[in-house]
Amino acid sequence: MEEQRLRSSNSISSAPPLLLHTLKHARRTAFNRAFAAVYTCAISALLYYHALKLIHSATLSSSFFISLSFFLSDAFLAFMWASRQCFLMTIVYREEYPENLERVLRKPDFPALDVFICTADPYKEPPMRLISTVLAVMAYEYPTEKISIYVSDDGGSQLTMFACMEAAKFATHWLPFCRKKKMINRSPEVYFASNHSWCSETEKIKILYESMKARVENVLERGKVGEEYINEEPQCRALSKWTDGSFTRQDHPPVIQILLESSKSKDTTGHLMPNLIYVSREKRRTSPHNFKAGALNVLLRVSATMSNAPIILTLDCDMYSNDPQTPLRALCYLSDSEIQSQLGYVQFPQMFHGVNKNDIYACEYKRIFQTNPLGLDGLVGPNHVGTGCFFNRRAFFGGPSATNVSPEIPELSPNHIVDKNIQSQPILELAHKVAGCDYENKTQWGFEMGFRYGSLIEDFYTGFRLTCEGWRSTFCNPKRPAFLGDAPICLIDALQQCQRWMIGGLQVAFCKFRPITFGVRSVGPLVGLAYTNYSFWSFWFVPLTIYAFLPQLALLNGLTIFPKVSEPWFFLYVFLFLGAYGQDLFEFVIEGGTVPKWWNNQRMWMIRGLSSFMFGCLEFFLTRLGISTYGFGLTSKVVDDEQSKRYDQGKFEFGVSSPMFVPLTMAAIINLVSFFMGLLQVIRGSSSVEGLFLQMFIAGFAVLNSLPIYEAMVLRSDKGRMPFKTTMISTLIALLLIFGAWPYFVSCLAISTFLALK
Ligand SMILES: O=c1ccn([C@@H]2O[C@H](COP(=O)(O)OP(=O)(O)O[C@H]3O[C@H](CO)[C@@H](O)[C@H](O)[C@H]3O)[C@@H](O)[C@H]2O)c(=O)[nH]1
Ligand SMILES: [Mn+2]
Repeated sequence: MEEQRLRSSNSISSAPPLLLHTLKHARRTAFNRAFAAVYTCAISALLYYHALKLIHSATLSSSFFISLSFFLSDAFLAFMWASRQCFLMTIVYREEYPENLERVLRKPDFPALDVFICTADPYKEPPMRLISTVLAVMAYEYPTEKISIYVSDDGGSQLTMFACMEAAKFATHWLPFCRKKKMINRSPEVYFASNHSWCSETEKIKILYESMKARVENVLERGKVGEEYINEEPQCRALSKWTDGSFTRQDHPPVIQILLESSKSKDTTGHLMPNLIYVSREKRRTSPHNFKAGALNVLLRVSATMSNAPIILTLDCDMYSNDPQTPLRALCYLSDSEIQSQLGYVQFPQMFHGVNKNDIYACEYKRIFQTNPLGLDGLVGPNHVGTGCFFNRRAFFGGPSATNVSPEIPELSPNHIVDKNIQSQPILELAHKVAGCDYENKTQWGFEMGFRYGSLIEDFYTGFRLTCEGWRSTFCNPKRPAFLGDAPICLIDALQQCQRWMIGGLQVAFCKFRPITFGVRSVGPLVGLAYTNYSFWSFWFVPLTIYAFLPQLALLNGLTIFPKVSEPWFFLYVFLFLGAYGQDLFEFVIEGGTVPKWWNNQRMWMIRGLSSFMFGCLEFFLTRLGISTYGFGLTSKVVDDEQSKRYDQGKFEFGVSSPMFVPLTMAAIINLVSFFMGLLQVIRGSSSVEGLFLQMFIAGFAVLNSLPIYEAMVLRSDKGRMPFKTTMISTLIALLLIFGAWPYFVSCLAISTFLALK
């Protein structure tokens, strides 16, 4: 089954053909396919069972509505299960051999590399984190003068620019230090926090680092750059663009500042440095800015005028490089002449540091970032995840075949060769022009060119469109994570991030290029359905809500709705449950997950179902009706000490009162009550275990999953406990539901939805 790819050498003709990368199919492929066939039969049987039930309850009674609800839920679950199989049919593992690279491509022939780093708010995304990311990339083991780093500051903040200036100065010491020590941790923040070797030189660098940190943090605290920190003329001129009053975050001219120039700037040992350019695009309240996709398109254009490197690495400000050899790994694919012409991007998995032992909020999203891409890689390549991705610049200008989309001016074309100095007047003028907020009007940017607009998950949508155009991608998943970023450490942040993704997914699901029709037509059913699966995620809220409330309310009313233990259909339910959960656990653990992490993962799926998925759907449809609008709520990367202590102990962080917590608290209460009432009925003998078993099992399972919620409601007194208000509201609505006061329930729901949206 092993397929190996040889690279034809084009630079050293006498050298033997050398291996740059290999590909191996997963051994469990046959098993996965066989299991899928068996499970499909079981699902068909279940749908048949539902159909029978529906036919038998011919009257429009409550049992008809209950049967219909389960039929619809299970049909949707079946669709999601089936489309998920697209990720499991063709799992492949790749390996690359960067040590062979230089034997087939001489160092001077390495392509230039443009790195895009996005940040948007110095108070939610600490500038020290940003510059650590910047410095780690500057210190890549790659010809330094070929690297250009563009920092996009959507916060338009002089604090961020100041931090970048400090980073430029510190880099003159940091880069030679990294080279000399050959260390692997090149983010100074991480390096100094880890156990590093001690010597007088390290000591000196550490002092420099600490004093830079003190200056940056002081400026941040004061909210402006004090006079005492500006001692050079260029700095003064650059910072003077922030004129009092007229320069605000949402309203300001473009600011482009060259902080280091690779042809001139030298480090303390006389080596050339990379280009470092600060870019804050023009913002006007009247022009839409398209969030991160808009920022990246500005960087695509600004970089085209200055360096126009054929390869682009995109990073979020918190995603620091954890391995200086990463670009070489990406080059193993991007310089392979056999696949090069079609290769749109090389995606690295998104991974995180500081996630607690059992990842209580399942923020690693192991399936999205680590396992599913392995399956897509065996088809056309992984989806794009926004960060840690090396792009072929040409991919942003139409498909890989000859029919390229050309930008409106030739200077932006990927074939354009920059022949002027980046500090020269014409280049700077053009760069400012293409960073203007009205520049994109009447152009193809965001539609046929660059990062695509129209979804809050611009990464997913852009990757999807590129794939449909014919671009292929590869998944590069080295043992040592290439990039590590911050994951949210409090529940509300995790849920809000997920809600944004859900809205983004629906925007893709219902756009002109929807995966289920356009995708299936362009790249075939497997890939089309895989993307559909992602874009439909939020609809999971329907079956999850039904299973969280209906069997329990039925139980409270003494109704039996599932097959009895003695009926053969009962075993179908058992098989379906154990099969789905078993397969899920197996896939999770075989890719390096642990059982407690998996447990938390399935718990968070239910929690998100009743919060992020539900509210995401609601917001999406309300916006469609013109009642609400979306924003890109940034995920905070700042941590409060107490919060982080609780997080490390594995305690759920509620703390703030939010409507998102209401449905899940209600579910926790109702499941608990119904489980005990069921137990009581059985003990009293008024109902048999036989009939209620499945309902009690579901309630019991939900109770087990809700333990942290009960704890947060009644046992805890710290700041992360469930707010009293949320507990009260949830209990009230739960009681209304339990006592069957439907009209009150509906009106309460309407009122709380209204309040939630205000
Ligand atoms: O108007 C904006 C909003 C965000 N960002 C940047 O976008 C990045 C991602 O924002 P974050 O708050 O960290 O969102 P996450 O949900 O953690 O990000 C994931 O989801 C995003 C799509 O929603 C992708 O863009 C990211 O790459 C992916 O890591 C950050 O660097 C921001 O600075 C901007 O540049 N401009
Ligand atoms: Mn992030």
